[in-house]
Amino acid sequence: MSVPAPLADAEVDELLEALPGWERDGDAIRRTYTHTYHECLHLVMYVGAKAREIGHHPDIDIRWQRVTFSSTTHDAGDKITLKDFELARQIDVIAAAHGAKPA
Ligand SMILES: C[C@H](O)[C@H](O)[C@H]1CNC2=NC(N)=NC(=O)C2=N1
Repeated sequence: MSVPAPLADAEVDELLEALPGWERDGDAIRRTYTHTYHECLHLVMYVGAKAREIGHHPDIDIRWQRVTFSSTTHDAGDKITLKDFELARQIDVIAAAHGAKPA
């Protein structure tokens, strides 16, 4: 499996423009959703299945009625790559399908 190159800051900024709700957090991108606690757990399960499918896994912070997904590419030295944006887009699709709202 090829590892994409780390993105330049300007590239990250440009890609984030096209991904409302996601923000840069150091060498990761992250987004927080809100839903009932139970539905957040469902969302985590579906995102986990997608992560396994695409071979790219987010860090997940689960709290009452809030879940935060963040992604960096470990294979690229914990830098932001196109794989993180691919995962972010997939998370947005899953979150929308499950009625999760932007926090
Ligand atoms: C072999 C396996 O697919 C790789 O180690 C994947 C697993 N999931 C991953 N997830 C993330 N976030 N970064 C990676 O570099 C990564 N590598």
